[in-house]
Amino acid sequence: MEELQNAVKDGGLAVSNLPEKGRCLLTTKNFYPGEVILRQEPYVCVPNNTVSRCDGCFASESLKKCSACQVVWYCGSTCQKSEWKLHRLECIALSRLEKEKRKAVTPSIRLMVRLYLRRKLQNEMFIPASVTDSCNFVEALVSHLKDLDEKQLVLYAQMASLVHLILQWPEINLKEIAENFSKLACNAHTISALPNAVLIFEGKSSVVRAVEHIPEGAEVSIAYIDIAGSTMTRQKTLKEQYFFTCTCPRCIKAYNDIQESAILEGYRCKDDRCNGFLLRDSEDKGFICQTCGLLRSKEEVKRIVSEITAISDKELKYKSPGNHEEAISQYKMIEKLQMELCHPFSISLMRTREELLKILMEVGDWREALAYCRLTIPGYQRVYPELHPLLGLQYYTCGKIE
Ligand SMILES: C[S@@+](CC[C@H](N)C(=O)[O-])C[C@H]1O[C@@H](n2cnc3c(N)ncnc32)[C@H](O)[C@@H]1O
Repeated sequence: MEELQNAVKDGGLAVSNLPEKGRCLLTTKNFYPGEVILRQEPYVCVPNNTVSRCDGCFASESLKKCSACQVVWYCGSTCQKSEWKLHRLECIALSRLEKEKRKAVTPSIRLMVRLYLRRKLQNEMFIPASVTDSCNFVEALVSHLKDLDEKQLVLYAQMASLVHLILQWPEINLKEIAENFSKLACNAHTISALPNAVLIFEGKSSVVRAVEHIPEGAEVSIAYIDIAGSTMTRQKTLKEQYFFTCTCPRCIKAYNDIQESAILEGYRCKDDRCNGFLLRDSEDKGFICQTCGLLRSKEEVKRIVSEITAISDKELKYKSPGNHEEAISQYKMIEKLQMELCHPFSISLMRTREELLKILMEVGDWREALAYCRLTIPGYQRVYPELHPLLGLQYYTCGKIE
């Protein structure tokens, strides 16, 4: 704790330990919107496997596979050399695996293998360690191991066995590896945020930036999950992945959230000129518009929901080339049904339009892509704070397509 305290002191921060939350950061100076609060290089990192990427710089072009392990990609000799100290040991370990087993080496498994290898190299002084570049920080993270259900424990135990199989270190502690996987899950963040700061990634560094003025003495707070969703949805995700009940002002503002939930996750009024939100009626016949009083029957809602499910259940295979047209037409059918069913600010409708935007950009249909990008903006403006990077990114996408 003292090491951590010293590491952040000069940056205008202090570590505090609150009984109900655990460790958190307090400011000892003012921070202003956009200002960097914290910047941290990764202890270890690996690209995810949705697209092949260079292990050194995460570029996705002009890649060559490591000829020995056939798992890791590089964009050239500069990155290969910069990663060599760590990859040398990883390469030997991966090359020992049978070809079939190598396919099971997911990014999480690789990350854990690299964590142990880096710790070993630092312990043996092959690579330097410093206060902020040390495995001690990983050891201090919360793991919530005791809160995991059996299914999750079994999964982490299996993943730990694979790490053991790769490393083949007799002294390795399987329980510690499983606990590290749990740490990975409940200390991981996406680009998302509410109250006053966001965690974003700039290259390999993680950077926390202020999205509003944070006065001296305030707690720096980032959201762990995507904040587009009702309180119920957000609370459920936080409980399942991070094992706590959030008590931030937005989460405890219950009344307004009934309205907000009905807008973000509920249905639209039968009268398509009316923008009212719907609540379940007391006789359970359906949903009543809170603006004009029209009833939408349960049966009608059910019918449209099942039509949407039927289309979504047909696997949307747009990722393989040649299937784009089919995927576009399927998503358009879903969009049409969602426009009939959901409130205009519905998150599901916004997500469908994002999918369409993605595919239309892939096929280079810029005109339609722009139309869909523009349609997502009002939803983004509603769910993200004014200075949120995801809102900025969506404006940027619109501008770039234009
Ligand atoms: C990424 S860690 C945050 C750092 C952690 N507090 C520590 O001491 O290392 C996430 C965990 O912190 C705790 N936590 C974070 N924010 C909280 C909050 N607003 N209320 C209660 N617990 C919280 C939960 O146990 C959660 O799983």
